[in-house]
Amino acid sequence: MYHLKCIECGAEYSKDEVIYTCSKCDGLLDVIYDYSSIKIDMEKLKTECPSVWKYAKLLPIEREPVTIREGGTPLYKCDRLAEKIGIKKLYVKHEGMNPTGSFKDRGMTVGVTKALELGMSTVACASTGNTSAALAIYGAKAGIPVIVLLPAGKVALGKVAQALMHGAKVLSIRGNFDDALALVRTLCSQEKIYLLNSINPYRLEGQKTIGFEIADQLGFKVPDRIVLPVGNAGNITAIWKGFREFKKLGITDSLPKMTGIQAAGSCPIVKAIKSEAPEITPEEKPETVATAIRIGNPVNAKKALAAIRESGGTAESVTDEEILAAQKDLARLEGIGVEPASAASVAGLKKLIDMGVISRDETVVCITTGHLLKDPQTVIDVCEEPIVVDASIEAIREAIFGKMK
Ligand SMILES: Cc1ncc(COP(=O)(O)O)c(C=O)c1O
Ligand SMILES: N[C@@H](CCOP(=O)(O)O)C(=O)O
Repeated sequence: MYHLKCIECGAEYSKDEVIYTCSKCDGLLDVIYDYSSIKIDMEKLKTECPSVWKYAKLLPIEREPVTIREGGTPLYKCDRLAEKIGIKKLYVKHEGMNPTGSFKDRGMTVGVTKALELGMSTVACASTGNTSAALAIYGAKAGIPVIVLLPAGKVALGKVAQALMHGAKVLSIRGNFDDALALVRTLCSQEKIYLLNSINPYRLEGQKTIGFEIADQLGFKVPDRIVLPVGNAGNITAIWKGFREFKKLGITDSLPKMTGIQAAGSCPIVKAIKSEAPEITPEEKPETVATAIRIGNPVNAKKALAAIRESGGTAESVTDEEILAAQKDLARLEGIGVEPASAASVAGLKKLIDMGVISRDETVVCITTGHLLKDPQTVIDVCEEPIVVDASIEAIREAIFGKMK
């Protein structure tokens, strides 16, 4: 059994209500379970392959899920990258290997299933791209209409292509992501349309399975630290909840330090952590090459600040140059192709090690949130152009080995 609870005033709501924030104080909501009634079969847990629905007992769903087999993403041990960064044990959890190419699938399999369970027949979101791609695809699978609001000109090509091909109604807003989110929240409050941004606590329940899976893949051991990119700040709070739930149930016995990385041009959470402010100050004009995290007013900021502080973690910003360098390192040292936002995690880890904030002895898991092919234009912009040659062996040899004397 479970219900919703406001993180600010503690007001409680039934699981059958369509509600996103507290109707008394507008605080964020959490899904609260009766943990004493949840019985986990450890033998089964140890033998079944990881996937979102492997952890169904800890998910707020009672019907058949809308699923295209999300989760079960690889956790790579990255020795070459670790050596370059100067850390002993580094893993990368590559969420770009989900069916639509980002971690959002974990949230959407639960969120879209919840929409059906609540009798909602249209779904919507604002998006910097990945949320819209995932919603379009899970909406298509469920057979319900999808509406997505995107910041015009600031969404990577692959993500727009996914939303269009899978049949969403795509609206390009003359404004940024924060404007689009405010608008879609109004729309969903006025119409019978289910909102599936991360302000929806049920969507975050799906994303907490990243935490479950990391522990699972490490033999139910918890790493010292999780480093991940932060935009709207849902994922860091969801993963923290996952780790806390496994500990509460006695499946694991420790917790990781949650470490959030933002782009320097878009980093309200980093500023709040560094200045020890109780709340963020929203940024009016966020800007970064990592369009997925070009967000100035993260809706989950309160939960994210709590996750970072409670876990003893930290937050750091990285420049676009550092992000693009880390993207190349992941690609060329480890064969892991990620979009720019994802590489922020590795760029941030490197910076925090160089600063002496993270010890070289820690076991760290960096989360790479989206696949390289989501944003092909940035790749084309930063890589060497293909060499055009005549269709002759001489021209090919010359291009490879240089001019023969
Ligand atoms: C690829 C990618 N990485 C990171 C993020 C940040 O995640 P969150 O908004 O949950 O902080 C997003 C979306 O926001 C994303 O699409
Ligand atoms: N990067 C996100 C931004 C929206 O975040 P959400 O978690 O609230 O949906 C995206 O892909 O749109």
